[in-house]
Parts: sequence; structure tokens; C-alpha cells
Amino acid sequence: MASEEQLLAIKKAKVLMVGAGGIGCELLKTLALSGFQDIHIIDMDTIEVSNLNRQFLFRQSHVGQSKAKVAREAVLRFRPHISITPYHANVKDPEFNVDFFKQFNVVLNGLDNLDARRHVNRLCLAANVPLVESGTTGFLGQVTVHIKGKTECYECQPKPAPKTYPVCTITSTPSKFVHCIVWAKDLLFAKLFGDKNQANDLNVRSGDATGSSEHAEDFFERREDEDFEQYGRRIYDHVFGYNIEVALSNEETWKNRNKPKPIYSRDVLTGEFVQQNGNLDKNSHIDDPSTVSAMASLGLKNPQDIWSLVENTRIFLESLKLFLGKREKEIGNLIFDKDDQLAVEFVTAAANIRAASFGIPMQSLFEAKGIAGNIVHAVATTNAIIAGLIVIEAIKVLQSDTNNYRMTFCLEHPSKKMLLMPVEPFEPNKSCYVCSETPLLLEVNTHRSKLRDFVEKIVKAKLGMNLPLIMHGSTLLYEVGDDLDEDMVANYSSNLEKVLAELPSPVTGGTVLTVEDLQQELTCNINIKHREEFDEEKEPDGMLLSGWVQSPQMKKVNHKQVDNEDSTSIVSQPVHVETEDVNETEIVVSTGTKRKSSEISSTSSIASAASVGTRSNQKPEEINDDDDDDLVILDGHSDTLKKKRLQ
Ligand SMILES: Nc1ncnc2c1ncn2[C@@H]1O[C@H](COP(=O)(O)OP(=O)(O)OP(=O)(O)O)[C@@H](O)[C@H]1O
Ligand SMILES: [Zn+2]
Repeated sequence: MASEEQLLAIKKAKVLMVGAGGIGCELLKTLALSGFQDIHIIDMDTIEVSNLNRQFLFRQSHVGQSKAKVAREAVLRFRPHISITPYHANVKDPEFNVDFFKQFNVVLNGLDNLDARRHVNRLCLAANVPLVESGTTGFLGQVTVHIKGKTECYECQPKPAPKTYPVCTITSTPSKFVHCIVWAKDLLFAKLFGDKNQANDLNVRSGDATGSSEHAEDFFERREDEDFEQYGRRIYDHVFGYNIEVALSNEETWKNRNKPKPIYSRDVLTGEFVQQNGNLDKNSHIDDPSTVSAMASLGLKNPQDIWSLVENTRIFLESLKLFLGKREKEIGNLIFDKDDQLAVEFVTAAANIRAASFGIPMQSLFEAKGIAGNIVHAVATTNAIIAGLIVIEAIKVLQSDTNNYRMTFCLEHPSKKMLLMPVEPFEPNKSCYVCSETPLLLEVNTHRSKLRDFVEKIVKAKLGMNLPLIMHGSTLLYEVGDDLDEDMVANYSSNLEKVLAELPSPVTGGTVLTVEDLQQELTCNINIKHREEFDEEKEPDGMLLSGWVQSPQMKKVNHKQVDNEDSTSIVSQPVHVETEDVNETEIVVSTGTKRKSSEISSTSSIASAASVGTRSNQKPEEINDDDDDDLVILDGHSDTLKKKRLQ
């Protein structure tokens, strides 16, 4: 039961929720049931069939409608007198500026990608509004509290590269080539050549009349009257043509995104190509079916070439035919293997055609082979637990109960007493360019790299800026905005094509560039260091950004752990919590001493030794208690842990 003061704080609060998906639905329900009266929700998406299994505020009849709006209506049915304001929009839209954020007492994130999380983090810092951040992957989850100047900001620890992707991004709204690879490999390849009984999200696309699994199952079977060519073309036209048409018919989905274009084989292939396709003879001398190759059939030799759409189409059809004609026995049991040439050819071609449809640059077979992805399915219970923890932290924030803020990690197994692991938040990282004013260092060949490379690879991709402005002293080199006159636009686009050293105000070794994002109100200085050579494999960007490093506090811990590397006191592996695009969190509790679980949350030395981020060489602490089946749950308010025995 909440205390009087808590209820008062809850009643007075104006909160902003960002994301009304898996966590968001649970969160909105829990906020409403906890007594919150004024809730604003931003979500850019519409409801998909695949959301319905866990986003319980939505029903089949809502498919295609705004998540934020439907979530509001669903909650108002059982809490009719509270105020819920929905925004069907991208949180990165300019209307959600610092002034917008300033009206809230706390911001609660239920997002699924790094980009949006970083953006919200910056706006919260600029508006000085506390942020409660969250994420789940399968059974794993975490809730963290970010208060300007008091705790780490969301970006204090650099985040590693993404490894998992949400299903909807893969099935409906890919934005990167890796999303197309995951679709081609885990959905299309698995559907055509893998175990037919396995669940496959290719069956569950919203608004598609063929979306029922029964129909979809039949659809991917070859019909008796069809030859390989006809079958291949039917599949092609269905997945790259018809399905895209169906997706396009839901206008709401594309309000904030670029529309894909349907691709039909008849529009890509001329009659001449059709004849060239379907020739299995080039592989006829091959006895070992595992060595057949569509590239060999079609005379394509260099795996580093990026094939045209026509070539991808021919490879797609040819590899499908080769599977059917030469590897028939394996069909139904195939699992994608990167060492299976024909499988890689098929997946590369399928991913490239999908990429072409969504306006994503295509890649070579060599590149495609190297890209791998895994889908982790969401678990409704984890979302519910995490949403509950968000509300607990939000209430503490509203009461400025600083000493009791916790980052809490939801683990997969109640390993050594801990299912929920609370840790005191860290202090801000002094080398974080987002929440402190530390300059960064960029090593770059100023005679070779263009301003465009700097904007794309560093300012957008690494610094996560939305509307960047780049200055050298008082000279504006680049800026984005709706209010620029024609001359300025022409000037900036000509600057983009110039190498750094030849810009109107030359950027060379020793230059300090100022990069600003006006929407995020973030400014960052970058010291330029000229360097001639870069290792193409290790530094593919041809430039290297540094200066944004682990906090010294964490380095100290790492050092200690290296010493303990052979220690046998490890009870659990570091827990990886990956949340969509690029949010891998690793938590390890690490000290040399043994502790009881009951000491964990109240002992600040544990908190300072626990780490969030990519701290791979730490070892978790041993908890000296041998009862494995205990579930530890958090008391709603204090830093004590209550244990409950599972029956
Ligand atoms: N930039 C953004 N602006 C507004 N909402 C966003 C933004 N980025 C992500 N979201 C929302 O965050 C929510 C995240 O929810 P969740 O992780 O459950 O993903 P989902 O797309 O609903 O499910 P799935 O796992 O099937 O992809 C989504 O509803 C998504 O629309
Ligand atoms: Zn920071």
C-alpha cells in the first residue's frame, strides 16, 4: 500500500511515457491502477497482429490503428476519470522539444531502439527532467534511473553493437541491411527449406488476407502443375510484390517512415533473362549436392561484387531451383549455415531484393555472409515485472527519494537467490560527452575523408544527432533545417562533397570542430587529429572517434577483476540484456569477497562494483548461500530485499 505522501506525489504528477508496446501497455495499466492522473504517451507505431499476444490493451479489431490512441481508450474504460494524452508520432519530431519535456515531472521509457533512447536521454538532460529507462529481451530486463548531475545518464557507458532485433522491424519495417538478412535467413529461408512445424513470423503479418498460418502454409508449398521456375516466381511475386502492396495499404504505418516499393519479377526480368534462368546444366557434372552454386550457374564469380537487382533476382530464382532440383532430400530439414554456399546465395539475393524494396543499400555476398542476427521473442511476464519496477522508481523520483534509487536487473533464473537484482545507480561518467562537456578526439585522414563521411559516420551514426550543425570557429560548415534559404542549402551540399582539408574553413590536424544538435540542445567539441592510414578491417569507417570511455570508477573495478580472473567464486555469468537496436547491457556484481544476498542491495560497495555496460572482463560476486530455488522480490519502497520461497 502506498503511503499518504506517495499518493499525493502520484496524484500531482504529470508523466510522459515514450513507447506503448510490450512494456508500454503494462506500464500504462500499472500507472493508471497506481493512481496517476495525468499521463502523456508518445508512440509512432500502429498495432500489428504480432503485438496481440502480449500487448494486452490491443485487440484484433485494433490492428492498423495508433498504439498510443488505442492504449488510451482501453485504459479509460477502467479508469474513466484520469487524463491520458496520446501522440501518434515519433519522439524525435521537432514538436517534442526541450520546452515540451519541461512540463513533466518524470519521463518513462518503454522503447525498443537505441536511437530513440539516446534522443530522449538528451532531451531529459536538457530539460532537467528525471528519466526512468527500461528494456527487456526474453526473460531478461532492466530498469535504470537517470537524474542529471546525480546519476549516470543513459549514454555514460558506450553501447556495443546490436545483436537482436524486434520482430516487427524484421517482418514489417526494416531500416538496415541486417534486418533484411534476418528476414531472409530466419523467416523466408526457414519457411521454404526448414522445418514446416516451426513457428514462423512470416505467417503473421497484419492486414494480409493470406496471413493465417493455414493459408500461408499452403501458399509456400509447390503446386503439382508448377515447374520450378513458376514456383520461384510465385514466391518472389508474393513476398516482394504482393506483401509489400498489402503493407502499403496501411497508410498509418508509413506516416513516419519511407514507403517501400513492391517488386515483381516480370518488371525486373526480361524474356531473355528468363531463358538464361532455369539452366541447371552448369551444375549437372557435380556429384556432391552440397557444392551446387547459383553463382556458378549464372557465371557470377566475385563474391565482393554487389549484384544488380536483375542479378539478385536471377540468383534468387536459380538458387531456389537448385535446392528443389539438386537438394530435394534436405528440404524440410535445412537450417541456415553460413558455410552452405547455396544457402548464402539465396539469403543474400532475398535480402538484397528486400533491401531494394525498402530503399536500403544492397550488399555483396561477402558482406551478407558476415552479417548475422538473432530474434529473441518477447516474454509478457518480463514486461510486466519491468513495468512494475518502472512505477516503483518513478514514485521514488517524484518524492526525490535519492538514497533509494535503484537500477534493477531481471535475471533469467533465480540464480543464487537473485531473480531481481537491485544496484545503486552510478555517478555520472566524467568522460561522457553527453552529460559532461568533455571534448572528443577524432583521428581522420583530413585529405581523404569528406565532410559527408564525417556527418554520416560520426555525427549521425556515432553521436546520434538528429538535426546537426557543424562549426569551425565562427564558420558554419553544415546545418540541417527547414528554414534554410536556397544559397545555404547549395553551399552545404557542396561542402558535403569536399574533403575536410579543402573546406572553406579547412579542417586539419589541431582543428576543433563544434557539433551541435539544436533539438537535443547538445553541443560537443571534437579535436581533430590527422592520420594517414587506417586498417580497412578494424577501422572500416576510415576514422576513429575516442574520448568517450568507461568511467575511471569502472576501470578500477576491471583492474581488480583481472587480478581475480582465475577465482572460483563465480556463481553466474554476466547477464546480457539486449533490447532491440543497440542496447546490450551487461551486469556483473563483482568483488573479491563473499556476501549474503541480503547484503546486496544495502551495501554500496557492491553497488559501486556492479557494472552496467560492456564490461567484459569482470567476474560476478559469489553469493554464499546454497538455496537455489529462492525467488527474491523487491520491497516496493526500501532497499531491503524480501525472500519468498517458491513452492
Ligand atoms: N522514435 C520513436 N518514437 C515513438 N515511439 C517509438 C519510437 N521508437 C520506438 N517506438 C515505440 O516503442 C515501442 C516499443 O515496443 P516493443 O518493444 O514492444 O516493440 P513492438 O514493435 O511493439 O513489438 P515487436 O517486438 O513485435 O517489434 C513500439 O510501440 C514503438 O512504436
Ligand atoms: Zn552521461
